[in-house]
Amino acid sequence: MVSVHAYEKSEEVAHSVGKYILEKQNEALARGERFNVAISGGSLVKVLYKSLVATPEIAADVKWAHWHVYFCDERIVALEDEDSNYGAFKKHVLDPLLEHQGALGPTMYTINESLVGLGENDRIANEYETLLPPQFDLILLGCGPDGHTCSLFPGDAHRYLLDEKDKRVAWCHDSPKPPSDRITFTLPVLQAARNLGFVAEGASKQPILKRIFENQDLTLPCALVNHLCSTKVAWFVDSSAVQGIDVSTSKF
Ligand SMILES: O=C(O)[C@H](O)[C@@H](O)[C@H](O)[C@H](O)COP(=O)(O)O
Repeated sequence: MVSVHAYEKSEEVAHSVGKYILEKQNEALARGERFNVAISGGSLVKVLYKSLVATPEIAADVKWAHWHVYFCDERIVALEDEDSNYGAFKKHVLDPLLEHQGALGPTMYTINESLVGLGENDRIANEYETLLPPQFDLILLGCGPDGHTCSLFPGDAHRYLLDEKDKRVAWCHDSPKPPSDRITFTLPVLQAARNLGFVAEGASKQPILKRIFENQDLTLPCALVNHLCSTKVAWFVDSSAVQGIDVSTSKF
């Protein structure tokens, strides 16, 4: 069964996500030296700042030096471009971390920037795939208003991404959410992960969460992840995102 954690306020969501990440970090470090974690772009990076950097009792227990951080999806742009997911994570988490705590940062895995703009998008995806560990300890996901997660979009035009069974990282072209060229984890990577955490906040997410949780519309990538990964999946939401929705998850 998928678990859903709903809170009144955004601060409570961030706090709960932070505790969840620490739990998965500690489980991973009890098994070995590394915490292999993958993150998404969008609003998630600000939640990560709030929980992992700006909340002292959580920040104190983050063992950054053991973190190996990958991107569930990345826009094919230069790393300093404002659309880069790495760039957003650097701005919102890595830079403040260094500035405020002087902490030793995580090991970061970025796309090969030297290939950007050269028409080598498949190669960027293939090279990124070679960096991935066999299994992630935790993958942190967002949920788009159309039900996409990572850069796995619903609809026939992007079916090739959901159908991908061999490649672990694929080139997403003609993304409905700009910029148009991206790389994305495919479903086999999500299915192999030990834990998957979704974060979705705000009233704008309510209509899609209704389709995901009440209609279990499996044409939506987020619903498909619930269906395929079930007990490994936890959702962190605020009350406006799930207003009027039955989030009982026994069906997943
Ligand atoms: O790089 C991206 O575009 C993301 O990884 C994408 O999958 C994101 O997580 C969702 O679009 C939700 O984004 P918001 O949380 O900003 O709505």
